[in-house]
Amino acid sequence: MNGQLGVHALRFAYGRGAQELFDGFTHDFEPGAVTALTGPSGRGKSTLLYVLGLLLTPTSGTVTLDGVAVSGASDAVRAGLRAKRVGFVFQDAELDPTRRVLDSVLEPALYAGHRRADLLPRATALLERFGLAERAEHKPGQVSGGQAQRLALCRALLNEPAVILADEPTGNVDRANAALVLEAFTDAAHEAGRTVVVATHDPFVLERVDAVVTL
Ligand SMILES: Nc1ncnc2c1ncn2[C@@H]1O[C@H](COP(=O)(O)OP(=O)(O)OP(=O)(O)O)[C@@H](O)[C@H]1O
Repeated sequence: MNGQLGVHALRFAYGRGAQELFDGFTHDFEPGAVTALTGPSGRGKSTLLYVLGLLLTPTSGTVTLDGVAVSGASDAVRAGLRAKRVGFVFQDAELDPTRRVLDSVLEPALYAGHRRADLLPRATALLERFGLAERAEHKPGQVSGGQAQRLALCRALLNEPAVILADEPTGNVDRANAALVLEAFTDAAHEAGRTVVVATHDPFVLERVDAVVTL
């Protein structure tokens, strides 16, 4: 259950005739470490996060979770693994505009089967930690881009996933908040032993992570 995430001989194309990405990329992302994915725009950093998060299926090659090949599993099995084991911090996190910030934060963990009453104290503490406590009753349409990104982080952390996948998590936030976000990932990896993979161009992040993988 430790969240060791591997890719082996990975290739992916968005469709017939589309550019093939990854050229047989093989890597193990270790629990307890924050790994940055970097490289020129268009190499497939975001796509790799989707593949690692079992949202996209490799054209060839495998994704393993704790040594078990999971990329070829049924939709239902992959959906279950995503809900229980993976936390996504994505830029285009589709936040329901009709739902309050607090409910957005609770949603993935409720979906994964936790009880609202058990989650509330930690959800409130996370919103506080990331400066969103005053926004708890707002709708996502009423928060800034940086706040939405921190909201996505709270959503991911609440569920205590074995694996955290983040796409440019400091892209929209100022230095102070970038430090806060990075600290959250570092704690998740070093203290809770989670596997954290962050796609980023941000030198501030690249200089501070445990490992850097260049695509
Ligand atoms: N939904 C999609 N359908 C078809 N092609 C796509 C899709 N998403 C991305 N691509 C293409 O796949 C390639 C990899 O895109 P991706 O967004 O993963 O790169 P990236 O390294 O994350 O780039 P950036 O640093 O600009 O975010 C690009 O050529 C892109 O145009």
